[in-house]
Amino acid sequence: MTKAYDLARDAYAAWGVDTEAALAALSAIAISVHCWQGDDVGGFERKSGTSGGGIQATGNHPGRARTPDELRADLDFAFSQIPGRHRLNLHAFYLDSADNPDRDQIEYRHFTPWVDWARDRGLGLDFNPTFFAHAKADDNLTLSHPDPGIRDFWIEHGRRSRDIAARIGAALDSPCVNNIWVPDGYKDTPVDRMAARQRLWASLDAMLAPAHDPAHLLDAVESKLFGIGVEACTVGSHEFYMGYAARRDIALCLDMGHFHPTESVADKLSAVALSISNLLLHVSRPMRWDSDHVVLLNDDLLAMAQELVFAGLLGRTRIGLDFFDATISRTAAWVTGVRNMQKALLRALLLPQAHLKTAEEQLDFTARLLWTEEVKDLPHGAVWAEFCARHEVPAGTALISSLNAYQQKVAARG
Ligand SMILES: C[C@H](O)[C@H](O)[C@@H](O)C(=O)CO
Ligand SMILES: [Mn+2]
Repeated sequence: MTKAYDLARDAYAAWGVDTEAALAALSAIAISVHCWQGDDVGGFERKSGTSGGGIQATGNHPGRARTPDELRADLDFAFSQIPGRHRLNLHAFYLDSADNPDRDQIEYRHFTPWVDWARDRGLGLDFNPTFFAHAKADDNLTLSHPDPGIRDFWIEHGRRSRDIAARIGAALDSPCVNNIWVPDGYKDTPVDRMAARQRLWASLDAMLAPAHDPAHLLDAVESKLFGIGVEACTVGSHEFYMGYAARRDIALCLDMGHFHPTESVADKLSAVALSISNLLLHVSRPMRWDSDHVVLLNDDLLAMAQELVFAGLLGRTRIGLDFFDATISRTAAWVTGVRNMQKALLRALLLPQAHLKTAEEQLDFTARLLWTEEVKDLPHGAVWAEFCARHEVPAGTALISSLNAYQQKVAARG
């Protein structure tokens, strides 16, 4: 224990905050780290083409992972720089197999190297069907396509993905989130939104029909406001999935980049949590649009963490990340993003919650304001440094040197 932490612990104690309790709570929070930051959302199917679906990684920084082995090596490094034990969020098109099955042919065996890798490291795995980067998604319509043959293809992909996710959850003895995001939408104004939404609803019902053990699988659906090429209408809008998740009692995924830029996603948590049992977050940083920048320790992230803690939602919210920046070191992007999420959670856990809530209940908004502002001066950095030291990961300039050294090692990749 450092002298700086000793002083910080006393400073927080004077405000009625127990830093040891905050550190213990933070240790228990697993972040689901998205595999797709490591290779610019390329995946490992043997085909060429871009991701499509209205999402785009831009940049050409050296060091992109080209194979599952390279991606796992990068993840091993990234996890070694992140305090605590976390999860990996895998997309279906990151299969690791000598076979090259089409999406409607994927099986659990195509993913077992990932499961073995995760088991060896004590990591959990989450999963996502991949409804983009495929010829049958070129119309930007998949589960809501008017052609029943195309819908059936994607329903089969979705069913297989759920089956794979459930087997992953069983193998690792940890419920695997299977998050469904489809890019479906229209570039220009459609004339029959209802028909498209009815088709999506029916396809989801067909996909979700097979029952799985909730101890192994947690189904989630992710809404979106708009994407590139689907500016006029997104079939799976927020209202659509909010209703669907509530009706079917499955998890709702809120992606911080999937709303109007002036909306606060933090504000939505408590509202949504009253009718939805389980939440999934895609923590991201939109800039003008769903640009998926690396998350910063900014007001949006601090507000999100505070809502999770103050609304008591940590127990029923899975925290995942969703960004992909190809202009910087991909491993540094992961490490910075996860650590920022953790720092935001720590800052929230270090707030004098009971005191602030009492002030608000008593309509003492002056006290609420003063306490909120004054505690910003407390030495949260020393508590974070202690957390890193206890988990034996570097911080500060040592972290920067370590990230640079790894980036230099992978820069020579073609
Ligand atoms: C690759 C992910 O599935 C994707 O980013 C999705 O979650 C999303 O947010 C699309 O905009
Ligand atoms: Mn997302």
